[in-house]
Amino acid sequence: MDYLFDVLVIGGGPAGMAAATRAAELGARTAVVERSALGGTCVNSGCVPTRVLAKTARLFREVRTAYDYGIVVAEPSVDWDRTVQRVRSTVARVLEAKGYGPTMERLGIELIEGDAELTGAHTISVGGREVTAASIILCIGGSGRRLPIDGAEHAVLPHEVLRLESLPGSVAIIGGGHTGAQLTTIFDAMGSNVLLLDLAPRILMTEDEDVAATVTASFRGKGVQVETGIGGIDSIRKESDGLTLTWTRDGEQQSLLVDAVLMAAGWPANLAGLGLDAAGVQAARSFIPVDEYLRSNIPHIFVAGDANGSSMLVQAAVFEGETAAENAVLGATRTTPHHLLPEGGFTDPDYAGVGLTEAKARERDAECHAVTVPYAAVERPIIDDREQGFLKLVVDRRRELILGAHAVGENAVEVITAVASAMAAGTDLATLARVKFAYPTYSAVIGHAARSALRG
Ligand SMILES: Cc1cc2nc3c(=O)[nH]c(=O)nc-3n(C[C@H](O)[C@H](O)[C@H](O)COP(=O)(O)OP(=O)(O)OC[C@H]3O[C@@H](n4cnc5c(N)ncnc54)[C@H](O)[C@@H]3O)c2cc1C
Ligand SMILES: NC(=O)c1ccc[n+]([C@@H]2O[C@H](COP(=O)([O-])OP(=O)(O)OC[C@H]3O[C@@H](n4cnc5c(N)ncnc54)[C@H](O)[C@@H]3O)[C@@H](O)[C@H]2O)c1
Repeated sequence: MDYLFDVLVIGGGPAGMAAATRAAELGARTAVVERSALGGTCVNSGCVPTRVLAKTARLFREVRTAYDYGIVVAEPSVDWDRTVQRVRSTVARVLEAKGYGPTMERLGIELIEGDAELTGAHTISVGGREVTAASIILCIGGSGRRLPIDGAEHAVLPHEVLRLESLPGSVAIIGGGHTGAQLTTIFDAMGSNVLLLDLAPRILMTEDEDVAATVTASFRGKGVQVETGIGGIDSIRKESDGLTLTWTRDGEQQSLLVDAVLMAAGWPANLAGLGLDAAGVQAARSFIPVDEYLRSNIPHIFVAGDANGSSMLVQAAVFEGETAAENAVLGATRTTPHHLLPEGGFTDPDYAGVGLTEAKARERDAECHAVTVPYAAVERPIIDDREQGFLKLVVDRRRELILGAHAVGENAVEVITAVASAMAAGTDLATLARVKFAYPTYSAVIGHAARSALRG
């Protein structure tokens, strides 16, 4: 059959734009369908806005401590409209720097604006138009989950934070994953009273336990009420002066009146109205399973990025998008394993990790080693008054291989990305211990940790 396109990408976020670019570079006639804005969640409502708000939180902290350095400033307060304006202008600058328009023009990628619905295994309908393609790559991303509770409609989802009319004096955040933890720092720093609730026994369940414990202790030290291991969220009731949130803890109901409730309780794929049945694509409850070549159960329909549920990070989405495009155009032979995927969050303090956590490494071999170097033992954090935190290196029993690295503290994400580079290059522990780190830097903690792990 003669298809209109060789590759049709649904969704113009990080996965979709990477997929379309790679497919077109390989000579495929390529189109991207996007119903909202190119850049997807990441640029428009996720990573970029959150990172700008994290910087806002950081500035608050810096201004509050300015007098320690002899700088006299007034007590800071928030002009929320201006904060929102700043986020929006930064998003616009990032989009410009990404240059999607010129790239698409150069590579001849067609942009189809609208909501795509699969109407067959090779066909979609968008804005009344029928479009056919030999291969389809679903890069549809996900959205914040609204819990099925009474009054859930009163809660604000992560992508709606900028729609708040003013900074809430008090806020309850449901879910202490990456999103909830970052929102906690943002609102706490700007002066809101924050209650953070999670069903799980601790926040940041995917992070190393010591890292999560340090972030939790820091939150509590700032006055955030952190409640983990709760029984469930029961309801949200609108009052004349706010919202009453009710939850269960140890079998007893508790409630609190707050100005806003933020729900960061999961990120299911955007499956509603996608027409998966018409194409014969099988989905799990909140994502579309794929094989190692990123194929759904229909071999010419690939799924990349958040929607396949494997790793909801931009750095994964981009590699998956490119791999799916290569498999679609050249034949399904390429895989993109994620065992070396650095990730982290911009809380106060920041946290990050790569590779196996200490607990996971010990499950595989109880004789592996973990060394922890406190930031307080390194000059740069002392100079910057940022001694809180540590780097933990997890190495094999022979002290040769680096199995994982986990950090909490200033610049943790950059520190861990540096360790990830060493791991990706296959650097052994002895070589890492001999690397010369510039002085005075945060990454110098890597050298300390490597030498310490080598000594045992
Ligand atoms: C608050 C927040 C902060 C985050 N911070 C980070 C971070 O710091 N670092 C990090 O690595 N990750 C972060 N993430 C995760 C990151 O945003 C995602 O992993 C990433 O955006 C996934 O890319 P994607 O292309 O799979 O999906 P998305 O970016 O969600 O893009 C999907 C696109 O598909 C479009 N679409 C969906 N269905 C259809 C349809 N039927 N027809 C047409 N178009 C459709 C959508 O409009 C959207 O533009 C954050 C997420 C959130 C919510
Ligand atoms: N900095 C980053 O890299 C970053 C930032 C934000 C999001 N993300 C990605 O986006 C995805 C979504 O993140 P997220 O934090 O929104 O979701 P998540 O699924 O990672 O975390 C949701 C949290 O909500 C809790 N939860 C679920 N139901 C609950 C309930 N009924 N009551 C109380 N707590 C409940 C869960 O136990 C969990 O801790 C993640 O996979 C993450 O990788 C990454």
